[in-house]
Amino acid sequence: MAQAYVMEDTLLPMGFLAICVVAATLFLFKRNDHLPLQNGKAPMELLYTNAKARFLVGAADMLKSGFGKARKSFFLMTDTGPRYIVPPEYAQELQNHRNLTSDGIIDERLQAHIPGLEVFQFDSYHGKLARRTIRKKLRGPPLEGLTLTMVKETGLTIAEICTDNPEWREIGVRDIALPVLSRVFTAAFLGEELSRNKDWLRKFGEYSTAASLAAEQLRFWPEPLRPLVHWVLPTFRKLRSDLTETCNMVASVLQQRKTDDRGMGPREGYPTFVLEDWLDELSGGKEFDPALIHMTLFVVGVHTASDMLTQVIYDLCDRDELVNDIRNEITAVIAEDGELKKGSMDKLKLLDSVMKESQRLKPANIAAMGRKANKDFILPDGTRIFKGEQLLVPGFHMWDESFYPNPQEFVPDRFLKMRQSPGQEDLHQCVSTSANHLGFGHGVHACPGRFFAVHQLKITSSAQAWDYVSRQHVWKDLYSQTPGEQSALKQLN
Ligand code: HEM
Repeated sequence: MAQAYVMEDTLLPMGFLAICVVAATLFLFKRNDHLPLQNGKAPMELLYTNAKARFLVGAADMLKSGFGKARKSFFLMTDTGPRYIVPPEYAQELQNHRNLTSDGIIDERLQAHIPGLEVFQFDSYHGKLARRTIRKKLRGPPLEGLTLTMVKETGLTIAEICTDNPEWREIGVRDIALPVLSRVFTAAFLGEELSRNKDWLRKFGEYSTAASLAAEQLRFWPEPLRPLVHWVLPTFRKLRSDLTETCNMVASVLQQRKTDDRGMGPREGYPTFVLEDWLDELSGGKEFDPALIHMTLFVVGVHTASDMLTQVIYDLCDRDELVNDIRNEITAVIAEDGELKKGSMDKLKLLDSVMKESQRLKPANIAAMGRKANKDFILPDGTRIFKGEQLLVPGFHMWDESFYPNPQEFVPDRFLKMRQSPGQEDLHQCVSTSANHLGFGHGVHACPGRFFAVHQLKITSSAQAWDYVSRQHVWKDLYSQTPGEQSALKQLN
């Protein structure tokens, strides 16, 4: 009898031990199946902090050299963690792959679980509602209907920033791009009351700039420490209070709007989107915080768009003839339509091509299509990707001779000409994505905000639009060196 008890007593721990051994073997087997990290820790380095920093500085070379002659996937420690780097020729096959998702990508990169960075929560109920709303509503007729609002606000903002001072002055391109887009975004969603509110613009500018920098700063801390360390970093204290303050400002406009004209449609003469109505419609009756979702859209959209606008302006600099051609294109469209309005933007085909070319040469990121496996699967080169692992596709095709002749050259009408080939009209617009142009990503998770961004950027980057309302401003001698250098727009009244 006593022996039987001993048997039972030993069976349990032994069984547990056996399970542990099997689990450990499976785990080890899984780790061993990883490709080796191409840029791991240097001798004496305990953490990956330096490897991540080295990636930030040398990403282009690491991505290029990693494929080797075999052009196979490889494994790299990026600033956001380990990623499989997949040959660009797989982009088409992976674009709608059923075992890949974008869930968790933005949240993880931008540390959305940390208080103060909730605006980056794209996987929460709020975030999914935001994604759905952008995808379904921020394109087509609602966008077209807001053209005049955006044109007016752009003109007024530029007139304000540049003033009518007749003296030559230098104005940093970014000093214009960010305020203009913040104002136009605000005007489009919340109306002039907030878009003209200097306190809002300052607070929003401070919060949105600090939020992505803070997320980047936190990524360099070891993961287990991150939920603790932010409580003692002063940046995060300010972020939390700025987010509360900006959300309160948005909420008060929404409350006022609810009392004033909710359900009555856009206000005469100065319409805005009605995001809160769209959210109501798509939320299926569940509760949500409309102010936070507005902030999410603003923070994600304004900075990406202002990067692109800055680059487009750099590319227009020193190209007087091109600026002239764009002006002529806009003048012709205004002559035809009476003003820039519904449908006018589609007719700006040279400007569309210039923007796409600018993005081709200098996209926001050197690699795109960040995806996570929701199931194990095997890449065409035989690399096994395990559930939960992430991959990236470098945008090398954008600078590849076989897809773009003279790939290093800025050819303003490159895409305009491509659109003129039979059957190609819709394939090379600035909003079209492809495996050879990853400026907005590609496939089912391509940027859903691109229709709004391109519409808005066409307005703000068009030389004529800069001049459209104020009329006194003549942009002359647009000049610049390479991005990153002290560059400026010179303005002559
Ligand atoms: C010029 C401006 C912009 C650029 C260059 C840009 C670029 C991108 C890129 C490269 C992606 C990843 C796509 C992929 O992985 O395939 C993305 C995703 C996304 N973008 Fe944009 N974007 C811009 C503007 C906007 C705006 C204005 C909004 C919102 C109003 C927005 C909302 C989003 C969202 C929600 C996603 C995640 C989509 C998903 O994972 O399903 N973007 N964007």
